Formats: sequence, C-alpha cells, structure tokens
Amino acid sequence: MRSIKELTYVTDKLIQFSAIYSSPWRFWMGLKLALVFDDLENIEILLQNSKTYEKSFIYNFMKDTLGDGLLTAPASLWKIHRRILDPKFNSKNISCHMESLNKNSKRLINILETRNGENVDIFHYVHLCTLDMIFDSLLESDLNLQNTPDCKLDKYVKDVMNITMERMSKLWLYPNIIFKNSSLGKRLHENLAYINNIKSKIIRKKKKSIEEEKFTSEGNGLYANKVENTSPFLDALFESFYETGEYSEENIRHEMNTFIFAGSDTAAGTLTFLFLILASFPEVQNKVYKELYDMYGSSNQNDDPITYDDTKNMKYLERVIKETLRLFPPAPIVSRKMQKDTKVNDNIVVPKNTALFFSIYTLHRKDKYWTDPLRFNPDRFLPGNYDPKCFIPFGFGKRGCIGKFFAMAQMKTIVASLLRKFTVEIDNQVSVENVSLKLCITLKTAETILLRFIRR
Ligand code: HEM
Repeated sequence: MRSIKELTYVTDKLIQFSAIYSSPWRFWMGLKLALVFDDLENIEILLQNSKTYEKSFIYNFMKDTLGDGLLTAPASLWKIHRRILDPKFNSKNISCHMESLNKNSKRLINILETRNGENVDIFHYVHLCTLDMIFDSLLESDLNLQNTPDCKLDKYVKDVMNITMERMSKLWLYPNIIFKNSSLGKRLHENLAYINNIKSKIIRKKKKSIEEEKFTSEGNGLYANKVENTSPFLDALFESFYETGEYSEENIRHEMNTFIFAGSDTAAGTLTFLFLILASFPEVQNKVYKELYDMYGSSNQNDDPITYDDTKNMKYLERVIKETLRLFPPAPIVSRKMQKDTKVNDNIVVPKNTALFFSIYTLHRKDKYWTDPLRFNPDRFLPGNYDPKCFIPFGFGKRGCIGKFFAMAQMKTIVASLLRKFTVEIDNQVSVENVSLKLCITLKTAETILLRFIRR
C-alpha cells in the first residue's frame, strides 16, 4: 500500500482482502512483516495477551504530536500512567462533567437555531462542540470555540491529522530528519506550536491555582485544600507531577494532546455518521425522539438538563450509537508489536517483532458474526441478541479506550439535546453500502455531509 489513495481508502482494501484470504493474512511493509487479524478467536487471545501491550511502528507517525501520551507510550511508561488515569474515567468522575456537556450542547443548539432549515456541514459543528467539551471538562478551559470563529484550533487539529496521514503514505518522508525539513514537517511544527501555546496557558493557570490554594505536602497531602469543580483528569496529572514525579511536564503536555485528539475527533466522526443515519432512516429518528419525549416531554433543556442517569436510561439511543459504531468504527484498525515468538494456536506461531493489525472494521461487518451485516438494525444490540466479544469499537483488553464512558455520555448528550429541539433531514437519503469512507487517522465520510436541522 504505497499511495495516499490506497491508504485513504484502506477500508475498501480490507473488505476486498478479507473476502479472499482467511484471517490472519500477511503482507510486507517494506522489510516489516505484518499480519492482519479479523477473526474473533485470535483477536481475543492476542489483544488480551500481555506480550501485545507494545504498539507497532505505525504509531510512531503520531509521536510528534502525542509523544508518550497513553495512546503511543511504550508499555513500561503506559502501565504507570494508565494506573494513574484509569480511576478518573469511572462513572462518578464522568457524571461531574455533565454540566459542561449540557452547556456546550446548548451552544450547538443556539448556533443551529440561527441556521434553521439550511444545509450545514455537520462534522464542522460537532467537531467544534466535542473540542469545546474536552477543553472545558478535562482541561478546565472554556474556550467556547463554537462562538469564537477567530480561534482556528479545529483547523489546526484537522490539519495535524491530514499531515500525519500524508506522511504515512510517502515512504521518503519516513526518516525524521527528512520529514522535519520538508514543507509538510514545517507545517506540522507550526500547527503544533499553535496548540502548544494554548496548552501552555492552561498549564500556567493550573500551576498558579495550585500555588494559590497552597497545595503543600504537609498535613493531608498536596490536595488537602483542593478547590471544588476542578477536573479530576488535570488534577491527577499535576498531583503526580508534584507528588511522585511519575508525570514530567513534557509527559503532561503529551497527555493533554492525546486527550484533545483522541477525545474530539473520534466522537465527532461517529456523530457525523449517526446524524447521517438519522436523516436517512426517519423511522429510527422517530424512535429516538419518542424515547426522549417519554423522558422529557416538550420541556426545555434549560429547565430540564440531561443528567448522567438520564444518559444511562437512553436505551434505544444507546443501541443506535452502538450500531453506528459497529458499521463505522472510528478506529477501524488497531495495531501492536509482538514482543516474543508466540504460539497463538496449533497452526500459528507469530514471530517476535511482527506487526499485528486487528481489523475492527471487517470483524464488525462479517456475516459469520452478524446476521445481514449491512442492515442498520439497532435492535441487534438488545441483550442476548449478539455476542459482545464481536463488538470492539473501543478496542479490547487493557490497552482499550480509557475514554469510552466519557465518549458515550458526550455523544448521548449531543444527540439528545439536538433531537429534543430539531428534526434532521437530508436531500438524498443514503444506505449503509453507499456511504463512502476514507481513513484520515480515524474513519471519516469521504464527502462532506450536509444536513438540515429543522426546529420542531
Ligand atoms: C466514539 C468515541 C471513541 C472511540 C470509538 C474510541 C476508540 C478507541 C480505541 C479503539 C482505542 C484503542 C487504540 C489502540 O488499541 O491502539 C482507544 C484508545 C484511547 N482512547 Fe478512545 N475512543 C473514543 C473516544 C475517546 C474519548 C472521548 C477519549 C478521551 C476522553 C479517548 C481517549 C483514548 C485514549 C487516551 C486511548 C489510549 C488508551 C491506552 O492506550 O491506554 N477516546 N480509543
């Protein structure tokens, strides 16, 4: 796979090869052997294996941006940092972000009200909204990008992904020294400098507030006098920085970038597919609305905001989101490096250093695991109707997504907020088969999706 076109349309290739070859099939990337798995049995064994905690070389392309953040960290550092951050993404800590999720969804409602009935580029708006949510709730900074068009942060974030993708497709840009001096490398540097500038302000503000609150190591520890309403995530990073040194300032910067990128683009991509589906399948949209109407009647979100418990009760919406993630998983492939020669089963021994690719995309579309796989059918997710092991949009095993509960709360709040207020329409309804896809680090629609939000 050498040209950008082939890499961009990798999902087509995956489908093509997965139909011809049985899992695992192998290919060479230059001198590196790679195996692609899309069968449940081997994926389950391999992704749970502690010998596959190390990420493959493919993640090195993201290192300029994410450094040793969780997604790209070597296994030894990842274990320490994941242990620190894991508790910050449990239900209790997610529920404290609901105020921010409601506030930023309301901003999106207000913007769409001004565009009532017009065609809008849905990805653009939901991307701004998810970025606002990450900055506001996790990084204690209400940037309000949705109402600050002069701040081009979303454009820089998007461009970083485009540049990374372009580099992956150009073999001559693989050596760091060549890439850094290329025009693409310089553009990446400029984009990251812009994002860094915003992060520096956040770090300065956090340090100042810690000093002002006199977080001393005496008495009950650093956070003895902790102010309320701070972000558990940011607190954990700085607590570890001051108390144990397990996060350095550079690690904190990389972790912030990791959450900015991993937490906004994935959800925005999924929401784009989801609204496209709702506009194309009005019967599904009506059912989601009915569930919301049963919960809220025609009350206003100002008077009746969405609580974390509400999001857990949105059972039909949850199935619609799951069905969207099944057909359009934002991370269609994840990859690992095998650290030792490993016998997977009687037929397969994977040699040390082999790059393993797990194709979530084809696993989710195989008729071996899913009845009528291309049919959009949320009810396949009713309890007992499916094997949860075949559904892994958030990855699998210990290196799976840390933000999955946050992501579900974020996406449900946005969808529920918008559907309480608007119906969604599209000029030409689509079917699952004819949604064209591209890979730009995460899975996206190949074309801009224009939808109309019409006030109820
Ligand atoms: C629809 C939304 C999302 C999907 C489908 C998704 C999917 C994934 C997947 C498949 C992985 C594993 C990657 C791998 O194995 O290489 C992952 C990892 C990760 N995700 Fe998510 N994600 C989503 C949203 C989020 C959000 C909202 C956040 C942050 C708040 C987040 C933060 C992360 C981080 C930090 C990792 C690395 C975890 C580690 O290696 O310990 N993700 N995600």
